[in-house]
Amino acid sequence: MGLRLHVDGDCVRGNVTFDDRHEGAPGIVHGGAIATVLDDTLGLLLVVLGTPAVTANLSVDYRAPALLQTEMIVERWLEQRVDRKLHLRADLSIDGQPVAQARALFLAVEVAHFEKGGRTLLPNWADWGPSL
Ligand SMILES: CCCCCCCC(=O)SCCNC(=O)CCNC(=O)[C@H](O)C(C)(C)COP(=O)(O)OP(=O)(O)OC[C@H]1O[C@@H](n2cnc3c(N)ncnc32)[C@H](O)[C@@H]1OP(=O)(O)O
Repeated sequence: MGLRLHVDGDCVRGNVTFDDRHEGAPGIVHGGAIATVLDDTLGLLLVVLGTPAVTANLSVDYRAPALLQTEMIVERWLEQRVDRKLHLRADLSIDGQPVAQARALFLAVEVAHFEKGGRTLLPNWADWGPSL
């Protein structure tokens, strides 16, 4: 999807331009593709936070048609953390106008959670930030 991200303090920002592969309604990005970008890129925020976690719940408000071939800005940040529960936000906008806004509940997990699929998480994860 050509998603490019950078860390800005404790916020993660980036841009994405969807193309014809992501079309849902004619000329408009499929809502599932938008949810995928919002959910998946929250993963980078977890790296910034130094907390391995997974999505337990994701809620997306679609505020305006997301047009194909149009650069969009993605921003995401931690709203609140209560023990294992991380309440995250991710917004997608065009020229400052909201296109989609996601609220997500991530639950912090042990690194072993990711080994169930037979693959390892990022190398030296434990050195990246505070543990659970
Ligand atoms: C580091 C890189 C990560 C990149 C991640 C990218 C994003 C992803 O796509 S992750 C993949 C999609 N998500 C998953 O595969 C998760 C699948 N689900 C699970 O593994 C488990 O259900 C998991 C880990 C989320 C929770 O299980 P578990 O650790 O047993 O927690 P559990 O005891 O059920 O619940 C703990 C608390 O969270 C709450 N909770 C759990 N699920 C939910 C939910 N869906 N909505 C609201 N609250 C919930 C519980 O009510 C409980 O609250 P309280 O402590 O107040 O009673």
